[in-house]
Amino acid sequence: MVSGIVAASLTAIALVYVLFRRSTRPSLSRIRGPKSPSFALGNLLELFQRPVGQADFEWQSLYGNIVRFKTVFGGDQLLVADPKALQWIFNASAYRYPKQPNLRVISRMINGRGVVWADGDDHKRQRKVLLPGFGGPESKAFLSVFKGCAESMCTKWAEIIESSADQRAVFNVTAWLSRGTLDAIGQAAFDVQFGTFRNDEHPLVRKYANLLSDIFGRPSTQQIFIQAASKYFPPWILEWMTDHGSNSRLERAREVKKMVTEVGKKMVQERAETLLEGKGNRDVFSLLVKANMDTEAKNKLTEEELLAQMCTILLAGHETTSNSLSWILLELARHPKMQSRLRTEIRETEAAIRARGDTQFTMADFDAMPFTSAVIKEGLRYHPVVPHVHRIAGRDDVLPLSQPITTESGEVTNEIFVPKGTRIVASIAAYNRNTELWGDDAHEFNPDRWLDGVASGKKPVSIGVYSNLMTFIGGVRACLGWRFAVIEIQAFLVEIIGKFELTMTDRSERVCRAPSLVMVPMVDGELELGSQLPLAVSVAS
Ligand code: HEM
Repeated sequence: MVSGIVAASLTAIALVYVLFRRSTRPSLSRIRGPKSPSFALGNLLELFQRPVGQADFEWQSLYGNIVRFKTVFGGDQLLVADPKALQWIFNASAYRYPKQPNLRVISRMINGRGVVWADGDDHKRQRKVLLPGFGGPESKAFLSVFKGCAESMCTKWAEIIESSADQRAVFNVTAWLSRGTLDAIGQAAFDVQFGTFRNDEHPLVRKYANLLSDIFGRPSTQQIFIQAASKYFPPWILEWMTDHGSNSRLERAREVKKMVTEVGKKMVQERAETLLEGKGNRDVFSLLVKANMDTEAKNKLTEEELLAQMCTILLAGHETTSNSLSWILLELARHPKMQSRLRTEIRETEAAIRARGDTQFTMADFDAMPFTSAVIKEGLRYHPVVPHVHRIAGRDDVLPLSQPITTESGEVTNEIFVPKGTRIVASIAAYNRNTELWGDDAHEFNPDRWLDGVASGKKPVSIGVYSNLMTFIGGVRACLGWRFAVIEIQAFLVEIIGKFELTMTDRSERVCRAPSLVMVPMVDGELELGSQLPLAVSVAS
């Protein structure tokens, strides 16, 4: 009873404080946005419980590329999809828009204090040691590894199809790709065989199955509220809660991190010994350990940081790629003519490779496959698996806009004032569908826009490391593995479409874009089963 009264009084004091601070600071109230259905939750359920991107697209069409929406207790937040504003936040301002402290706690929970968690100088130091492993030549060198992993997966598919009565099988493509890309990241990043498609699979493979859906899938109203309200707590309390709290999601996250850390400790030791013997592999982790040994003492990564990079690369490097591939394959199953056009290009290239006496694709072959490249770009534009990136204004600032917005008072403006502490959701989903950048049909899947359409032209504002998309963002925190991901997607796509025909099933007709840290496919009516993409697969003629 007494503790109840104390808790209620503290909550009341906190609320009064929040409302007082809000009334005495400059606000975002001139910016237009949706009405809030609830004081406690604002518009958060629209944004985080509906299929990914739906709220973003609706708001974008009603209010433009800068939208004010409500978060917990009537607070304001900004959804930003304007090219110049995004360029300002990610490219021009460097670390002046840091990550939100309460969300960094989640990053620490899954990956530890690695590069995704770090900010400012600490981030600069960590990223510098990681960079040598992710350059262009380093990523290209992994092509044969990716090809090998794709072949192993396709061999299994062929065996299953061959033994089925009607020479056709329905695969949960996402689950297969998740295993295939885990195999790929194991070999390319750590020189480890996870044995995913053999009988001796590494225990980590089972631990990773459905990991993101288990931890982040189908967020409940309570979870969305707690996550947003956690901004009122100091990070050390949140860290304590994620370290000691007992619920199945936290326990699952801790269990995987513990296992990866144990495997990683052994690996760091082995790599250091190999390097001291003057030998060394070319996998990302060996390059990282080497770069760290060569770095001056004050900038070296600690063992904890090295292990955190391992967790980061394992998770960031396989679920993002496997889900991006899943969405591309879904679109190809939805568009059979595009699928056969892609197959024709693959087969023609294979014939040219055979004619010159080779057996394997090279990077030059991929570069000479325009439709394949257009399909990948369109897939990454249409379905960016990281649909939102969260930041906070580190100081009072003015955001420049490339597309003017109309304020509540009817004024048209090319810039907006953003008070220090404003929380920002950069909507990659909405930027990638901006009709002024990608054409009036931006909400359709159309690879041709990259060949002769609007997307192939130069954009007025240059952002994003890849084809002016925001899928991998840009600037000081751009995705480190983007080249790695694109080459891996190419290798798997060419192998799969060259060999198999993918068609829709009743269940894949019900696939929706579900939030699960990254955007995963789930079947409407079967959400409790986690990420699924059930496509019918047969050997292509
Ligand atoms: C299609 C696949 C991928 C997509 C869409 C993607 C997207 C992203 C995005 C949007 C960020 C920025 C997140 C933020 O700052 O809040 C990011 C960061 C990062 N990504 Fe990727 N990623 C992909 C694949 C990969 C791969 C394959 C790797 C590693 C092998 C990787 C490693 C990283 C790392 C280490 C960071 C942190 C960079 C930093 O903070 O400096 N990613 N990625």
